[in-house]
Amino acid sequence: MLEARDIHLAGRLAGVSACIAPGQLTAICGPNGAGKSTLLAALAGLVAPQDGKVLLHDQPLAALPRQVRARTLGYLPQQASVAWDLSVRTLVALGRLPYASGAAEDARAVATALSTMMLEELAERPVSTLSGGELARAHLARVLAGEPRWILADEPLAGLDLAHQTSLLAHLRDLADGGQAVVLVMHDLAAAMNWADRVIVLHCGRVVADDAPDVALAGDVLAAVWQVKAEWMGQPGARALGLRRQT
Ligand SMILES: Nc1ncnc2c1ncn2[C@@H]1O[C@H](COP(=O)(O)OP(=O)(O)OP(=O)(O)O)[C@@H](O)[C@H]1O
Repeated sequence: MLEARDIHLAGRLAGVSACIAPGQLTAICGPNGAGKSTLLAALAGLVAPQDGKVLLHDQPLAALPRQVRARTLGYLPQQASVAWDLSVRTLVALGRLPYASGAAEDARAVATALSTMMLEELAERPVSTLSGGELARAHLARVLAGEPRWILADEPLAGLDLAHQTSLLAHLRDLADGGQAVVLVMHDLAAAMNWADRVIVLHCGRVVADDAPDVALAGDVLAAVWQVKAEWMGQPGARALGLRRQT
């Protein structure tokens, strides 16, 4: 279990507790500035709370050796950047840095990640020549190449077209079904409703809902948190959000 226990960070998180379980796809949703990215970074051990704890299997995350943490937790930041004009393959191979598993094993993991993100044809291209969505897929492939047990991704769907969004969600869903933990910060509430096992809703640095998607994203929560009048339409697994015009 990966757990945030009553974590505080001035102006960002005001006593947030959340348990992330393996074998689940967890969505973190909320309006702009609600604290989603801060919570995700804290769960990845990259932001230290001023108060409270982040625990992995009941051990403080901060006490884990960096290399073990890097192998265990795969983190995709909201605005990933690349300092050098690497090829896509080299960028993805950076995901293998925490390992010393040998060239063949690294090459296999990189090839799998490139294939999963449908990047094989772009593998030798410099990243400076990629479109925004292609670059987003390359960054995610870097995380997947590390084969982390816990995947923490901040808005991985941003910039992806519908086909790539759907195939990425299906892949992450498969990883969760296979026992990995997948945590996604998402603004697309319909995607969260249709793909997540569980949704944590943050508002003003607090958890206001933490439940199955149809409960956590019920109409009254949407009204209270997002200030929208909306209702869910369609069948489970294919829900769409109908927004009513505000008058
Ligand atoms: N490094 C920082 N120092 C101080 N305040 C910060 C810092 N980063 C974020 N904040 C503030 O903390 C609050 C939460 O930010 P955070 O990025 O976690 O929100 P978010 O829910 O991910 O938002 P968005 O949907 O816009 O990406 C915001 O008010 C933001 O301005």
